[in-house]
Amino acid sequence: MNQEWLALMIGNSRLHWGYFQGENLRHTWDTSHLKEVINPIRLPNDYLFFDISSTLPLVVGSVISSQTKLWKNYQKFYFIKLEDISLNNLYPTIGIDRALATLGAGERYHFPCLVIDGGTALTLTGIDSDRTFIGGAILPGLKLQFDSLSSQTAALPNINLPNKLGDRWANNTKNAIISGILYTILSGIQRFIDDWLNKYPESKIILTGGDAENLYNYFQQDNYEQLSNLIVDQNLIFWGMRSLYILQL
Ligand SMILES: Nc1ncnc2c1ncn2[C@@H]1O[C@H](COP(=O)(O)OP(=O)(O)O)[C@@H](O)[C@H]1O
Ligand SMILES: CC(C)(COP(=O)(O)O)[C@@H](O)C(=O)NCCC(=O)O
Ligand SMILES: [K+]
Repeated sequence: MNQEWLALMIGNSRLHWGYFQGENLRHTWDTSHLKEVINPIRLPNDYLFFDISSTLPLVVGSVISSQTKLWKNYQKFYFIKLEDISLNNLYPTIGIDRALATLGAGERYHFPCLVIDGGTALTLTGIDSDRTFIGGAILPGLKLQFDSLSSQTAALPNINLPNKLGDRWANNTKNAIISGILYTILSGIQRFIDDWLNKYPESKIILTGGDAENLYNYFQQDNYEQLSNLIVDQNLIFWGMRSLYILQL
């Protein structure tokens, strides 16, 4: 079956798109949030298939209801709800992005798994070998931490995420902010990972989301001893959507 379909995850910072032919994920890209959806749909980018017609099946996961509503007149619209996700014990208000990403991670890499999503918020979500949700955590994402520090203070500048982790003991403002945020996040995540691996030694740890690559690089620069257990995969949510919809479209 080579039916074409589009996957859309509506995140808090932006939209994440995946173009599938059957079960093959052919292309992924990100765009800004949309202001409106009118036919034909011209997405704010310049790929060939950005003019989409509403007969192309669109599978949507969303954590922003106002963005979901824009699609109400789209013909082949499949909205993913928590009940669709075949994981046990998810609590009713858990984000669908977290549920989909852990489903996708388990399908792809096996359960148990721990997903660390470096998005607008940084989330950790753990699932055991019986596909049962064990628990997780939510904190402000990397960009949000930098942004909030500068927006709520008079003297602290806004800083882009650096490539280099830099020195822990900084001697200027910029590097002090970088050190404070990054070393604290890294230590915190490491404690979560170590604790998880104590309970589930055979678990995979998968980093995803806009900051996944940077986080992995910081861990590497920090000589993190569990580095070989970390996987970076930007497409977890799309693997989750694929496992739900491939037989139905
Ligand atoms: N163009 C971009 N817009 C927003 N965030 C970006 C962008 N490029 C990289 N990022 C990084 O990605 C993170 C947001 O992750 P993302 O997965 O896009 O968020 P969400 O799924 O919540 O929309 C931010 O912390 C930021 O550092
Ligand atoms: C925690 C989130 C804000 C993360 O969203 P993101 O940063 O990926 O856009 C989202 O998953 C959400 O709104 N969750 C609901 C609360 C919960 O998961 O417990
Ligand atoms: K996300």
